[in-house]
Amino acid sequence: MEAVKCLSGGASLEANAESVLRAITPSLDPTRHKGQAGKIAVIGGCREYTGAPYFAAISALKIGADLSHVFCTEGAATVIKSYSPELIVHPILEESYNISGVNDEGKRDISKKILSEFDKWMERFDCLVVGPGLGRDPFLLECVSKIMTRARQSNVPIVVDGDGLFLVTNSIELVSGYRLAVLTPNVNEYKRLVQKVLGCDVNDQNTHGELLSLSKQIGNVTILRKGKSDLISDGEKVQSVSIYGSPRRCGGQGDILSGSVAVFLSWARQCNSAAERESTISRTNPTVLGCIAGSALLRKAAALAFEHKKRSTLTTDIIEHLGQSLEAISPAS
Ligand SMILES: NC(=O)C1=CN([C@@H]2O[C@H](COP(=O)(O)OP(=O)(O)OC[C@H]3O[C@@H](n4cnc5c(N)ncnc54)[C@H](O)[C@@H]3O)[C@@H](O)[C@H]2O)[C@@H](O)CC1
Ligand SMILES: Nc1ncnc2c1ncn2[C@@H]1O[C@H](COP(=O)(O)OP(=O)(O)OP(=O)(O)O)[C@@H](O)[C@H]1O
Ligand SMILES: [Mg+2]
Repeated sequence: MEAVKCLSGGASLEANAESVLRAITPSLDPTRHKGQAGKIAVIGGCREYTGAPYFAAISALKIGADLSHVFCTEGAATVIKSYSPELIVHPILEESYNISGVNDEGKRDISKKILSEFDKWMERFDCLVVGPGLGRDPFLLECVSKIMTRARQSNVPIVVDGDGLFLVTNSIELVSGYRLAVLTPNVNEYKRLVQKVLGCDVNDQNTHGELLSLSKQIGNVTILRKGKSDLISDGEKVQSVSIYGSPRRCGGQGDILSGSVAVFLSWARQCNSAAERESTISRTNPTVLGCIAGSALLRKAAALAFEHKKRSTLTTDIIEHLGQSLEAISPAS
C-alpha cells in the first residue's frame, strides 16, 4: 500500500491520510481489554485555562482511547471535572502564586511530591500531551520539565503543544534527540522555535527545507507545523495534509489536534502485524503517522461541524464530529 509517498529534500507530497487512518485504527475486538486502545495523559490546566486540556483529553476519548487523564492545578481540576465525568483528573500541579510564602526548601519538597505523584501513574500511559492550557508560571514549568525528563527515561511518547512549546523552546534539551517526541507548533510557536533553534526568521520561500532543518537540528523530533496545510517532518522528508477543513479559526482546534495525535501515534506504534510490516505505512515513523492521522481527522470533523453550524461553529461542535468522521473512514463494524 502506497499510503505515504514522499520526497526528500525541499519537496513534500500530500499524504494519503485516509489510508493511514484505516491502517492504524485498531479493530474493536471483543478479546481486547480496557486500556489496550490507549491510555493518554494531558499535562495542562491552570488558573487561566481549563478549556484547552479538556479539549485535548476528551478528543482522545471520542476517537477511541480507553482512558484519558489530566494533570493540572487544584483550581483547574474542579472545573475540568465538572465538564466531564469521563476524565480522570489529578490536581497535582502548583503555581507560584499559591506557594508565595514557601521558602526554597519547601518548594523543593513540593516539587518532589509532584514528581512522585506523577510517577505512580506514568508507566501506564501510552502517550503524554504536554502543554494545552499549561500557562507559563516558572515553578509549574520547572516541575513539568522534570515530568518530561522522567517520561523520556521511560520511553513514553510526548506530544508537545501550546505552553509546552514555550517551555521546550527555552529548554530544547528536553526533547532534543528524542525520537518519540512530537512538536505541534502554530504560527507563533513555530516562529519562536525557528528563531531559537535556527537563529533566523521564518522563511516562507523555503518552507520545506526550513522544516527539515529544524527537525534535524533538534535531533529528528517530529514536527507538525499547523497552518493552511499542515506540514509534517521527522527530518527525513516533509509530508502535507491539506484536506479541506473549516474557515472558522476558533480557539481550541489545536488542542483537539494534540489529543488526536497522541491516540493515533499510540495506535501506530502497536501496528506490527505481518501484513502491516510489509507496507509503506509500517516503514514510516509512527510519530509521523500519528500526525498525518490526527491532522486529517481534525480537518474532516471541522468540515462536518461547519456544514451544520456555519459561523457559530465552536471547538465543542468539532469534537462532536470526530467519531462520525473516523467512522466514515474506518467503520467500527
Ligand atoms: N479555551 C482554552 O482554554 C484555550 C486555551 N488555549 C491555550 O492558550 C495558551 C496560549 O496559546 P495561544 O495559541 O493563544 O498562544 P500564541 O502565543 O500562540 O498565540 C496568541 C496570539 O497569536 C495571534 N495569532 C494567531 N494566528 C495568527 C497568525 N496566523 N498570524 C499572526 N498572529 C496570529 C492570536 O490572535 C493571539 O493573539 C496555550 O496554553 C493554549 O493551549 C488555546 O489552546 C485556545 C483555547
Ligand atoms: N488557515 C488555515 N486554513 C485551514 N486550516 C487551518 C488554518 N490554520 C490552521 N488550520 C487547522 O487548524 C488546526 C489548528 O491550528 P491552529 O493554528 O488554530 O492551532 P492553535 O493556534 O494551536 O489552536 P489552539 O487555539 O487550540 O491553541 C490545524 O491542525 C490546522 O489543520
Ligand atoms: Mg495551541
